[in-house]
Amino acid sequence: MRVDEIINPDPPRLLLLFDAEHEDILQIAGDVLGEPYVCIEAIEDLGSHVDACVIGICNALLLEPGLLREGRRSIITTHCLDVGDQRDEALTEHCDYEYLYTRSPFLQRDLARFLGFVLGQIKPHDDLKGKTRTTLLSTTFPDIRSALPNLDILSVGADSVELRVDLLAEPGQRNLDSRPRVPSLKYVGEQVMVLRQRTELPIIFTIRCTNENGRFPMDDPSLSYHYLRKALQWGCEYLDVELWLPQDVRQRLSQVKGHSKIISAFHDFSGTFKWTSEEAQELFRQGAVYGDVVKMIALITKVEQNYDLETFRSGIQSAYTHPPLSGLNMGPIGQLSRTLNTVFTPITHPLLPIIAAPGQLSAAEINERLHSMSQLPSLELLVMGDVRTTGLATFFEKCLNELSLPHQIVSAGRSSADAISRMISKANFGGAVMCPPLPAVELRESMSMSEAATAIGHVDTIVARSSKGAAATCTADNATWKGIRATLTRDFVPSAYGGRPAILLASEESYAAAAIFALRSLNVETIYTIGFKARSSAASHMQYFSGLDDLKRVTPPFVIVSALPAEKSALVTPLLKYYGRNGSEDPASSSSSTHSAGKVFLDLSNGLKRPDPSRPYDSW
Ligand SMILES: O=C1C[C@@](O)(C(=O)O)C[C@@H](O)[C@@H]1O
Repeated sequence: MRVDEIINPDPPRLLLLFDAEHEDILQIAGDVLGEPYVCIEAIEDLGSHVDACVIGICNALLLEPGLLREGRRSIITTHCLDVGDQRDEALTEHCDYEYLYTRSPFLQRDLARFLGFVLGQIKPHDDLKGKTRTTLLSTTFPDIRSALPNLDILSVGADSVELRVDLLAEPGQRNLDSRPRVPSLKYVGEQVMVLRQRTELPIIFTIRCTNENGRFPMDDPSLSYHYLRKALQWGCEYLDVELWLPQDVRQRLSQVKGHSKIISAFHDFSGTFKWTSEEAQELFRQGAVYGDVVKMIALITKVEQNYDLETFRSGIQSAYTHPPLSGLNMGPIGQLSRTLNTVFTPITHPLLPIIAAPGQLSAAEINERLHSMSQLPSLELLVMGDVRTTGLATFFEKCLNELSLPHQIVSAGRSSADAISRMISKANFGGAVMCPPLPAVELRESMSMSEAATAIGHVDTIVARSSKGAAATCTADNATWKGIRATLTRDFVPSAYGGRPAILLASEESYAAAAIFALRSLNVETIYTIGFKARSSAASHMQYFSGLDDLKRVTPPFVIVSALPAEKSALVTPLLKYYGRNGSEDPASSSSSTHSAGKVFLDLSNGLKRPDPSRPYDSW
């Protein structure tokens, strides 16, 4: 990301509806957005608060829902499902979104994800478009809650999680008879909520129909529309929209899709589908009309049909730059195509109750096959530095094992530019991480440098892109700032930081450089520094604080970041006390982020901290 690639600067304009006794969701939304909110008593008062970013009103006071639209705001109805379900379909019809929540786990984090996405500030599709291969985990549980204990392990190697809504079954309806039953919207909404609370991966909402190996009925397309429209209201990142649905249904969905993306889906089970036919071309063109991704899948009986698909794929790729094609063959013979497909390849996992389609493979199986076909060479991944304390090498080993990746971890005790220069000339060099990072100047001669690494002046990652047989093309990068940004935006949407002051503590500028880059990517206003004077190119956005008097002169910051070393981390305590709000911070833990009333404190120190004698160590 470029530091000048600033998120949508327009402040949000929201109207939030809540159930009686759940007004506190308004305050949590205000915190997440970093904006003040107004609560009104009658919908007619909307016009009196045109400048307010967030306006709330209790559902019980909504006598005329038809007036909701008059405020020209995004309308989000919210329902807490902890006690007494007060969902009201008729009212939700008048809303853009429906946010379903429970108080635990992590309500603020969940709301930040939801609002960040529906406001267009978090764009998972943009991230996935940049990857060379993407996958979707096809979950097949009747109740997604059964997946939760294993969800982390199930989703290793997955870029998205597909909720097969047609395979869901409400407890009372299971095994009554073999007739397909559509799970109720109440049940499905809850399932989406539970899944979203437990995974950071984007959710694909799929109602696979009976003709295409699913259970969703086909006799009433308006029912399909209704379910898919609800998925948009629930903030699902992707909708699987089958191509057989009437054109007006697909068109209407695309008109109301907001920031969600549509995967146009076509399955052929006849066994006679021809990838070489004009029909196949036409199906792609039709899917491309409303699809951000076009998925075409056929059951095959002859191995040649895989070769035909590859010819089709490369023809489509050279004729159209958009949308990407996810093309697969089903059945055991089609597994070759599941290996070669690179866009949203469906994957299964041994811990899933059933496979979602004939011939589906796990991520590990796909990697093994790619390796045996010489499409995935064994690489050496260099981990430099104190790998035992950081646990990095062990973590990488576990991921490699879980995904059956053929790579080797090579550990080196110390980060050194010489060792890197030796490694990068090898044809099997797969990249490196170093902890602590190396000064960028030491690597500038040997490889290209990302904008972040140049600005921060430190390299902690080397990205290697291999080009068959030859030595890989390497780019020196800095990933630390991404981690800082991700932590800062876990409980707050990115725009919450925009135009707000920040305080940054460090004993020298170089230790704070990644945090400066992250804060600037969030468009913070001035960064006040304590402990160092900025001299880098970012200095024009920074001001040095020499004492308490300086603090008194400026608006309280939205965020304080401490890049002090662990043994000095207690030095931040007086500052936190000065801004003296409630909150708690465990000085013995490693990096942590706490917040109170919309303010954030991020401690980047690593390792055991010296406790402050004046405990309790209260954050602000
Ligand atoms: O469309 C697809 C692909 C799929 O049918 C497969 O063949 O793996 C599995 C489905 O769950 C998914 O929606």
